[in-house]
Amino acid sequence: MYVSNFQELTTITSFPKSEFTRSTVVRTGNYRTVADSIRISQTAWLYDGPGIVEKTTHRVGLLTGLATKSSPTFSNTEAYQIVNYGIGGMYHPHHDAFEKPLWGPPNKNDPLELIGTGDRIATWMFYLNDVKVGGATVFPNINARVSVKKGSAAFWYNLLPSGENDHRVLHAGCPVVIGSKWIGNKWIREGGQMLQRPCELSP
Ligand SMILES: O=C(O)CCC(=O)C(=O)O
Ligand SMILES: [Fe+2]
Repeated sequence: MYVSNFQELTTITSFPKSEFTRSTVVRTGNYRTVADSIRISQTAWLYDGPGIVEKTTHRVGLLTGLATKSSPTFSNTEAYQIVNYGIGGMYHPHHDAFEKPLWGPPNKNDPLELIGTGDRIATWMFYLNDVKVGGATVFPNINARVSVKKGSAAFWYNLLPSGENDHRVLHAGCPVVIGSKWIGNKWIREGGQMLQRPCELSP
């Protein structure tokens, strides 16, 4: 799904520089997050709170039909991950889902706080600015490409209805050639979607 005219969050490219740190990736196996040359960018987190951010998340819920509400004890989505790529910044082909079973044994030290919230069932990705050259998002397994356009968004499911990883949505952020690129990722978790998108035995 491609959505345009979604300007609300585009103002947040003025986020304080001090909040950004080098982006990390999640290591399958121990689920620790580490810096890696497959992802060159800076990251900051924007938490849902009253006002524009919460309204935007509500709208994401209306458009996707998925539960996006957060409460102090349970969250259907992660905070917005604001990502900034400079020239040459990119993200190699990867999956957003962790491939971690939803109903695994409890682990209070789980660094990804997956217990109760599940895997990343879907990705909502805002394009917060225009990039002069480069920076498209590509899906090599399905020959799809989404070009960057300020105020637009891309949405896709990472998991099949069975809960398994959907390998069709392998994707990458192409290198920025001229300019810089700002995106806002909203990862929607699997746990609260049992009525919105019930799981099925077959994919
Ligand atoms: O920058 C992009 O176009 C893709 C970003 C992405 O896939 C991610 O942050 O997980
Ligand atoms: Fe991704």
